[in-house]
Amino acid sequence: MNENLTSRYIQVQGVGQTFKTANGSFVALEDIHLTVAKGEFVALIGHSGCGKSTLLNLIAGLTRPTRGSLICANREIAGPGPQRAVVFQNHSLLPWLTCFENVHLAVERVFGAAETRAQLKARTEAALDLVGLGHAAARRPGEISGGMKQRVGIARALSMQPQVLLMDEPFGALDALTRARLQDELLQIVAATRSTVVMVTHDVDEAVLLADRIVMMTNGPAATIGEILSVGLPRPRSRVALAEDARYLHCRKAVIDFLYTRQAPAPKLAA
Ligand SMILES: Nc1ncnc2c1ncn2[C@@H]1O[C@H](COP(=O)(O)OP(=O)(O)OP(=O)(O)O)[C@@H](O)[C@H]1O
Repeated sequence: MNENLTSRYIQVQGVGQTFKTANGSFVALEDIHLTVAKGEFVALIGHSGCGKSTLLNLIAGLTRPTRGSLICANREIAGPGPQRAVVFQNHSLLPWLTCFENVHLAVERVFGAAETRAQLKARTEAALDLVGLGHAAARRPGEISGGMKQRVGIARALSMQPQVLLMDEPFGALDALTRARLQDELLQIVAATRSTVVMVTHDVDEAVLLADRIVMMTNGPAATIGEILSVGLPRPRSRVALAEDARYLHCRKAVIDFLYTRQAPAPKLAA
């Protein structure tokens, strides 16, 4: 792969997104420029409603920009595809299928035409093993915990062997301990698979722990990238060791300053 393709794997060039609403046009994003290298982990952070999901959906190809262009691996992003798998906050599993079947569905869609049934089964099992859920393959979503459901969602995304993993607050609905455990698992999985990841989060500690760079977005309307912080902490990262690491605390403070001083959320109106 040539140098340009590696360092400029995802390119968001002058992207804007305007929505038509009952009250007229709403400019959600304006003039977004972002380049993500292959194998890089980028976190998108910003206040609620600033446009993080809108940007992620554009990279996923689920929506098209009103202005500008998005490129992945030298090709324009013209729609969703298995190269860019998405993990949503609410896992979006099919409740009537087992964990195995939920993952297998994705595997079949991507590799079904080229591989044998045994190969598809092996891929599905490998993905569930990767997230530590081999033992729960026969259970349905209603029979497992929220953290396990989220892991099935991650297994389903990884089973497609995507070039890019797009995650929209994947741990947002989980309790703090489960969330920490899944963050640690994700660190290991990403190190093993060398995935390129773009993750939306509200959580400053999550962003600093996981990301190579933190993209901080200004408040909307017409949100844009306010600042990009290079985290620069060596990997593998351990949350326990980082808790007292001066570089970690420095990054954390930089993001908090941005969010609560320079992009302070609008004060709530009195009822
Ligand atoms: N389809 C749509 N039509 C109209 N407005 C939309 C649409 N999608 C998003 N918006 C608006 O665009 C803005 C950005 O929304 P988006 O969901 O991307 O924000 P976010 O930063 O992901 O928020 P949160 O952190 O709360 O999930 C919001 O003001 C939202 O109301």
